[in-house]
Amino acid sequence: KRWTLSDFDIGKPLGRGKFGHVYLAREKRSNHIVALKVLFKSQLQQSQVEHQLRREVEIQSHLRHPNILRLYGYFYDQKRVYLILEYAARGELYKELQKCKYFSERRAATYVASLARALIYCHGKHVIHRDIKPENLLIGAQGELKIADFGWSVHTFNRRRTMCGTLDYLPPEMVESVEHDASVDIWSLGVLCYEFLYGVPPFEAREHSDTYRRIVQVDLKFPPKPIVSSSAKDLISQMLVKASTQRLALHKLLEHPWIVQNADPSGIYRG
Ligand SMILES: O=C(Cc1cc(-c2ccc3c(-c4nc5ccccc5[nH]4)n[nH]c3c2)n[nH]1)Nc1cccc(F)c1
Repeated sequence: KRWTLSDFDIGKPLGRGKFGHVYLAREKRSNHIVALKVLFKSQLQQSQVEHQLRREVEIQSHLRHPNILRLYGYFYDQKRVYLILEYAARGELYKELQKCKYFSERRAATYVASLARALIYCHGKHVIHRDIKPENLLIGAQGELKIADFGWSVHTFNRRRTMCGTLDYLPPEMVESVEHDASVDIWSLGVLCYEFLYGVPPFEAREHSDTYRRIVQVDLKFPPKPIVSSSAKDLISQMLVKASTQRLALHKLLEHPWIVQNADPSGIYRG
């Protein structure tokens, strides 16, 4: 099936990025609502990301998981490339986190467990580093989390302070730029869990050089407020381990008491 722009009614902009915009759109025949991402070939060529885009499209179009945003297809015209992406009805997770300041332990555990399941699925297909910082997470109609993996490119509306080139989520081996494996995702998930519970990432600092140092030294501190259970701190401490082989394995994470006692098995936070 060759898609063209005339197959869609275009709606409001959903996000804006370096390589183009994302619009709400409806496929005319099926009335199916999607997110249509428009990338400008000129900018892709300038930044030599065509090969990366092809790889991303290849990866994303084969991933099928409730917590990974679907790529339904793509098409192009003279000047643009269009990605037909799943529409996440409740929008961007980081806006929700900014609004609530931090999440309850049940909400955080539910999100962390569903991300762990998505990462187990990805690693099973030899796909790693899904770039799981809050900016890359969307919320579906039932409240479920979706990894949207903007990885290589875009930022959506009103960037977060640590948005551009954030180091916060990188594990030591990536900051020290040695080769990385699937265990980088466990580190990033630990950083994300900490930020869900405290509202800030664990190694945040004013200067990149300070964040860098705090990461490589694993300078992990738990503030007195908000009050967080020792079980949650225990899980985070088992994920933010410098030696990548010593990090808690994702399937072990799903058996951790804090996850078992707090995560909703459906991966849906019902409040
Ligand atoms: O570019 C992205 C990731 C991506 C997803 C999105 C994106 C942005 C926003 C939304 C939304 C959405 N729903 C909203 C509801 C309320 C407010 C805002 C919303 N945004 N749904 N789906 C989206 C998808 N932008 N960029 N993936 C990608 C890139 C290259 C190749 C490839 F195969 C995939």
